[in-house]
Amino acid sequence: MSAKIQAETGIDYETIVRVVDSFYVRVQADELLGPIFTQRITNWKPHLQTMYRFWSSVALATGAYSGTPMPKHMVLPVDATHFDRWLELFEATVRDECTPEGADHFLARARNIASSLEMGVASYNGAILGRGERYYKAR
Ligand code: HEM
Repeated sequence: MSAKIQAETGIDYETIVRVVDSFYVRVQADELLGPIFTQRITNWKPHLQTMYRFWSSVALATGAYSGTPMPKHMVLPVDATHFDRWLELFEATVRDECTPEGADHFLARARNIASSLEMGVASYNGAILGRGERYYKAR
């Protein structure tokens, strides 16, 4: 399975390490997202290692990750604006680091997961989203 995806997308473990490293450099420098991460992650090495495993599970179907991202994201002070920025930075990263097929492969998965995490954040905050509806915190 992993070999087939690798052949079709050009994504291998080295690509994943490049994508993750480059993405979190951008995240840390971002005005909107940076503070949310740096207030919660003091030691980046274990986080990056978790993220290599996560993306190798999600993008290459290796089963290397066995965690539960939902409870960690539900409680974050975020809404659709943050998820859009996250996806914007992720898209720029994968377009820089991958083949077009590889970038599309990463992005399709990231968009699905982002949407499900956004739904989790919404319901944690008492909002039930309809199909295609986004979660905006009252401002
Ligand atoms: C609004 C956008 C997002 C923010 C602000 C955010 C923030 C964070 C933070 C602060 C952590 C560390 C949590 C902790 O260790 O307590 C984390 C972990 C993680 N995030 Fe996100 N995240 C976002 C979106 C996403 C998306 C879209 C994905 C997947 C496509 C994702 C995947 C993960 C994973 C896998 C972990 C590690 C969970 C574990 O410890 O097993 N995040 N995120």
